[in-house]
Amino acid sequence: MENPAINVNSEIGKLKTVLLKRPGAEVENITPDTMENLLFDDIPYLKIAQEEHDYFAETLRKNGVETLYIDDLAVEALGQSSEIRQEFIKQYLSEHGYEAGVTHDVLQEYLNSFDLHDMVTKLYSGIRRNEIDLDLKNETLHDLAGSDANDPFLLDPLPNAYFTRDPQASIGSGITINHMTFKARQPESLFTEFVMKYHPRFAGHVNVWRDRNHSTRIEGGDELVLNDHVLAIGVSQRTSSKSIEGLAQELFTNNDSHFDTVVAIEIPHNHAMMHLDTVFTMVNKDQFTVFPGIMDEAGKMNIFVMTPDENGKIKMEHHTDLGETLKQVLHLSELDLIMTGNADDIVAPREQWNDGSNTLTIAPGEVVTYNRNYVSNEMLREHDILVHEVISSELSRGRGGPRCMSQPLWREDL
Ligand SMILES: NC(=O)NCCC[C@H](N)C(=O)O
Repeated sequence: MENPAINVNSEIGKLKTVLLKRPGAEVENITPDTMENLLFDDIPYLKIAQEEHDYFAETLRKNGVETLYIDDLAVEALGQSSEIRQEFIKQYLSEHGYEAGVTHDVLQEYLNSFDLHDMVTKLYSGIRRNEIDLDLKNETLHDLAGSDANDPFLLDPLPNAYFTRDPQASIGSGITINHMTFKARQPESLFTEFVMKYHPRFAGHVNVWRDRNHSTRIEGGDELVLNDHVLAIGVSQRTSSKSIEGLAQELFTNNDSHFDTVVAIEIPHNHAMMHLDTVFTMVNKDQFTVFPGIMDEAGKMNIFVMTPDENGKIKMEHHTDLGETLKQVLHLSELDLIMTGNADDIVAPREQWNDGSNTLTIAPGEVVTYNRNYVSNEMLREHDILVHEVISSELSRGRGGPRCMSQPLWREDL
């Protein structure tokens, strides 16, 4: 690939460009009734969440990182031609079950009544049934009165969009555009697809290793680039072993890929640790944060190391010791596993719940973390990591931290 627009060959190389989404009105469209389906445990106070997010973005910019916003990129991509905008609307509506018919037409017309920026903002925030001019569209009332008539939304809000790590994942000079697990998040990666396909900065400059038209699930919080040969991918609530095998197969055979090892790490399937990066992140060449709760009492877990065999098929080895496996695949003699919350029975799960293990590494040995996880932050400092703390009361209610809120697009090679 000539002039790639993405370059991510590690978790720790100096971060140069990152993709973000500032939380918007979508967060105010969470209610107690919809919270669980929308994957939230509480309703953040939007004004403060935005202030916190701006502080996070500013912290990155002060450290030399270019911040791009997915909604801005989407506006620019859809603005390339009116056909692209119509193609997007058609696809978006069809994925919500509106293939044709009165409701489809009303929504299409409504979306086209906005300028592009407002249309994109509206799609993230969701479209309420009562925003449509019902007098004018009398027939629609009946069309909409089906089994979902009690749902206040015709198009659901996307409050998880500020976790830009998950709908896609940068790997080397390419990306996976993810088929996400839950309906609440599936539309998010359609924005990525259109940005990668039509935005002048990305179109033709990105290898798509895996697109979103797969039936098996994968999310970026599970996809870690340990170095330019080795990936770690969580087998989790959000990522299936089938997707991992499919991605490994592609990376092992595609000439533009230099990856030859995929370490699949099984983690508990629950909401507190829905992705690998909520329990395990890389902070330096030989240093990782780990939540002790992912191992059994003997410190063991299920790990499968995938490599290509002579026939281009996948060879798999079963391991149970995380530290030893990492040393082997990364060719390290020593390894420093930094335990979240100092491995304390109460502190570790409390801080993990608020993403104490979810560090965003911006250079080797330099990270951004939530200030509320002060025990884990102290541990990092004791292990000579430079820690930039960001404010976190409201953002953390969505169960994601600095790594979840950022998708690196460019890191300096090590
Ligand atoms: N990489 C991550 O762990 N992202 C956090 C996603 C949180 C969001 N509420 C979700 O459940 O998908």
